[in-house]
Amino acid sequence: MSVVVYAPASIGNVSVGFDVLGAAVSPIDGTLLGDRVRVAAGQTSFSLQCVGAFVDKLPQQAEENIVYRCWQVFARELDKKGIALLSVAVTLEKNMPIGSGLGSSACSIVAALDALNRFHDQPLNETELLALMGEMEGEISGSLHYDNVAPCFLGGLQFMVEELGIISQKVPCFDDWYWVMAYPGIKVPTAEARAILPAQYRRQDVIAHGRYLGGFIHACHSQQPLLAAKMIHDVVAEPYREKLLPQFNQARKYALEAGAIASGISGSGPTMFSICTDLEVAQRLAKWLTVNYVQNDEGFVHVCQLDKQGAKVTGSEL
Ligand SMILES: Nc1ncnc2c1ncn2[C@@H]1O[C@H](COP(=O)(O)OP(=O)(O)O)[C@@H](O)[C@H]1O
Ligand SMILES: N[C@@H](CCOP(=O)(O)O)C(=O)O
Repeated sequence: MSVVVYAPASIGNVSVGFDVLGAAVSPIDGTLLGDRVRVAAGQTSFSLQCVGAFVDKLPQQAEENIVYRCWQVFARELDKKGIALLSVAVTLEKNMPIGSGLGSSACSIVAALDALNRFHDQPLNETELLALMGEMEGEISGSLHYDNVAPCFLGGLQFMVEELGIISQKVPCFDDWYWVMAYPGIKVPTAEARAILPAQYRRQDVIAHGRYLGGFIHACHSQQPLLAAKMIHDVVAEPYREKLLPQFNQARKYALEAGAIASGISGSGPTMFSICTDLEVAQRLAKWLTVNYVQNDEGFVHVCQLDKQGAKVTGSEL
């Protein structure tokens, strides 16, 4: 018996909700923009094999791969419940560039923990699993934030409520939005992009942040797409991070002039997202970004839609 789980790319923050809002996305052409993890019965308690386009960018030692830590914390939780841990042979298909702003580590974490849980007949419930995913993301980035793992696992646009035993809840979004995701091919480590943020903010920024985030969530619930798009402003991270992203300002200016209704940094960058309501505009913009924002042959641009499903089983073999 074996199981393969696919976990999609995600946009941390969606500009307007630093650490509390995230969206899962998948390319409209069917490309798998996410990692896959296969868990099968093993000869030893744990073994890890890595394959995929970005396998060379992973740490050399299996013990430094976040998938190994996922197995350790999963074992810890089973031990607490008095449930036997099975021997597993794990394969990670690393399709996501690291330090890209596309939630690459979240993809590995979510696919690994979901696959381990399914292989053991789901001993952990959704909230227990999501809490572990957040713990793993916190180890990598230096502080706990769920805005990648929650949408990656649960799908759609997710808001981190973190109250009443609930970690995250889905926010209604707009089905006709195309999300143009442009990854230039350079690396921005999340931990470093967090370290440059100020420890304190001015009152006017706090007020603006409240208005934008509250306005965005209100516009989503009342289904006012243009108002929602107007609220997509980042006063918390973007002013400090844009210097890490060559050509970001110029590319965003172009995107808005070309017809995108909003644009911003995906996660901690360097990926840029742009929202379009017209597929032709999205495709034209994607072409321009491929020539003008992508910096090397590791970069790419995809026209995406919200991935409403999140993590999913794709079969038993990779
Ligand atoms: N399976 C994995 N996938 C991605 N990164 C991993 C994995 N295992 C360990 N890492 C390490 O975690 C860090 C992830 O960096 P980060 O900037 O948070 O990436 P991202 O923002 O793309 O998730 C890197 O230092 C990387 O070497
Ligand atoms: N809220 C986080 C999101 C980081 O996303 P990543 O894809 O860059 O890991 C932040 O902005 O630091």
